[in-house]
Amino acid sequence: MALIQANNISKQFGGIAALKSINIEVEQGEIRGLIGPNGAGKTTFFNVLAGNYTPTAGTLLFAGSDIGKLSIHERVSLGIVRTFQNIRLFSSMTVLDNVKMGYHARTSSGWLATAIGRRWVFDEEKRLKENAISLLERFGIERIADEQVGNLSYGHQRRVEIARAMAAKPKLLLLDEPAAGMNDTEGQELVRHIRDIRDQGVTIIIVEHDMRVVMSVSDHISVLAHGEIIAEGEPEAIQGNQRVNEEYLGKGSAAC
Ligand SMILES: Nc1ncnc2c1ncn2[C@@H]1O[C@H](COP(=O)(O)OP(=O)(O)OP(=O)(O)O)[C@@H](O)[C@H]1O
Repeated sequence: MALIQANNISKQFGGIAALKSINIEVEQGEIRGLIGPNGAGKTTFFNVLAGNYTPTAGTLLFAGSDIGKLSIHERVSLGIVRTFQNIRLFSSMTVLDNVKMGYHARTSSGWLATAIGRRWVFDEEKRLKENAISLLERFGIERIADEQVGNLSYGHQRRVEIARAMAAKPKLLLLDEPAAGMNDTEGQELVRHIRDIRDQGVTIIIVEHDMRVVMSVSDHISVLAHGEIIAEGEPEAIQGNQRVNEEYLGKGSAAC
């Protein structure tokens, strides 16, 4: 069974049809790339999956259950976790504290209880810190655990954001342009991290304009243009697809 099954999803903003009856199925354990020109509807689709937007039409199944009416928080509790195109970290907090916040994302109490300072909270706090540090180690950023996030490069901030998302124990991780602001070396490291995340059983959908990253990491790619899926297939087939080249790849997207 597909983990995500989006059936005939449409999203209209006034006169703008951002998504036009699109169908996408993503299998458990898959890394799915979602590419397309600016304004194609990629972020809108993420917002529909994550619960930020209610689709104008269509149904959305997660592991076979209809999640169309669930709130963002309910979807996070089910394991649907995202990162943002415009990084949304707490910039005045440290890397470690940002990642610790991720552990609370699936519960409604958490951070408040920590602030209240009940006795058990100290043990909980210690466990959280250990877990957060081991996540930072996995992403190779434990050295900057105590740095304030606002002082970091974009590349490091994006890694922190992914580490924080992983703290929420996702089943489906939505990555919105994770390579933006990264150099080639960081991009290739990102590819390794994304594969590592998948190898732990997490299904991933990645929106990305950096073709080196998305072509090397994705099992399958869906191409959106003006709100429609214009092609779907393995990276090699997508690179050789005439329509995709005419509408996107041939028009100055980051080189393969
Ligand atoms: N909240 C909104 N209100 C009105 N129009 C919107 C809104 N969000 C998106 N749109 C419009 O919907 C269309 C799809 O936008 P979307 O941001 O999903 O594209 P995208 O593929 O993510 O683009 P990019 O690669 O530039 O991020 C665009 O025409 C955009 O202007």
